[in-house]
Amino acid sequence: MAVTETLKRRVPLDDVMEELARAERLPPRDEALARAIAIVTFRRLGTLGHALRSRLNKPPKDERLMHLLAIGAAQILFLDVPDHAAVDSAVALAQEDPKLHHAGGFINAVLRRVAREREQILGESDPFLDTPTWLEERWIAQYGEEQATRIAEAHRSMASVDLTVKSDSEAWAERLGGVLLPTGSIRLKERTAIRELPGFEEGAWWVQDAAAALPARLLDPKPGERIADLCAAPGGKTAQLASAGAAVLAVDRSARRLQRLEENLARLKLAVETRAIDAEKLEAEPFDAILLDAPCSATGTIRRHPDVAWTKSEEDIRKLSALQGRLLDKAADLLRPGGRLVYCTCSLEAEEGERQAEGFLARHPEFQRLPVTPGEIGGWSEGITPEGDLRTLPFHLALPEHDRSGLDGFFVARFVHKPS
Ligand SMILES: C[S@@+](CC[C@H](N)C(=O)[O-])C[C@H]1O[C@@H](n2cnc3c(N)ncnc32)[C@H](O)[C@@H]1O
Repeated sequence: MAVTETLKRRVPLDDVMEELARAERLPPRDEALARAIAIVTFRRLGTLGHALRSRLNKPPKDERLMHLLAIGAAQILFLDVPDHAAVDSAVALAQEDPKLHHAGGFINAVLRRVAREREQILGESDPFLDTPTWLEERWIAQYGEEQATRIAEAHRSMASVDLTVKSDSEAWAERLGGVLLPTGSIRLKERTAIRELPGFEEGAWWVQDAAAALPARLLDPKPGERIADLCAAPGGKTAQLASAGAAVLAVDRSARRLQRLEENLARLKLAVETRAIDAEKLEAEPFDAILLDAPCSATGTIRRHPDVAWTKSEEDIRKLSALQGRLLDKAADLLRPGGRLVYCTCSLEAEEGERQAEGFLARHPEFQRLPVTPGEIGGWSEGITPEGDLRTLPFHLALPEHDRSGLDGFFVARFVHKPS
């Protein structure tokens, strides 16, 4: 079961789904349904657990049985699946498992009760129910109660699909029936098969969250500049740098992910040099500019990957922030005097954002901050901090169409090496 595997191994749901689809040779339709069920189960895991536990005299000790109930309840409460189909599929899954095959009657009774009490369960509206306590506490400490509540609320909705285009964004927005956001990305109005949209085959655009498109824009790449993208795969930001005409070296520790970058850039007809190596060990001539999109806890992407909330820990944040500091120091070494550095993470955690920027400037007096101005991002100022960094939050960029609002949580800081 993908939910149990993801939680047990603390790995991304996407990886588990990929393995499962391959092992069980799932047809694409079944895989898409299984993925949608797993995603909504993670998105509402707290609500589901609370609803189930409060309806059971003695919650079962076997966690797989609890997960089976959660998956069934998620379909009944949050997906367009008929109640009887959700109950039948949960009972059928239990019957395939030698340890659970006696539980059919129990599953049937619990899920039918969930279906009967749907309105009451959905009326329980505390958004923090779907946020693990350690994250709730962190966000309240960092952002205050009101903003933390809005973050948790935003995580209950699916993220929109945004595209970055090589050029002619207005014309493409019209052709694709999307909205041109102030920051320059196109937001699709409907969820659709991406590969069938006009422009996919010819490589005119790529999928990239509106916030994820900002760091490369803020690096302001110029034709012919030598730019290193130190944590590059799968290549959304590399594509922006290359399409601006820069000579890009795309570095990533993972050869498998770098291969995906190469495939993505081939579709976009963009050429870059690639190197599968730990960026800490990279030896190269000094660069004009560097983009460091460092590995992080990814808590800014919980709308897209709700499993992140339940698989990451304080320990991950501690380890990742140490790595981010080392990568920042390495980036400083690789820049020419006068060179620019953009550091970013898709994390909501200060240790991976604001604290990194402070620490970097304290360790490297030869650098100064190059503050972000609204004019560089289409006049959008909501995310700019008093220090001149960018801190986007999942509830920012509210649009009149509520279900199309929001963007990933990112931190972006820009530095320049003071010319000697
Ligand atoms: C946040 S993702 C990058 C996303 C990418 N910049 C994009 O826009 O598509 C972080 C990447 O860093 C890579 N990575 C992690 N540690 C690394 C290291 N020490 N050196 C180089 N790459 C590393 C991971 O393999 C992963 O692909």
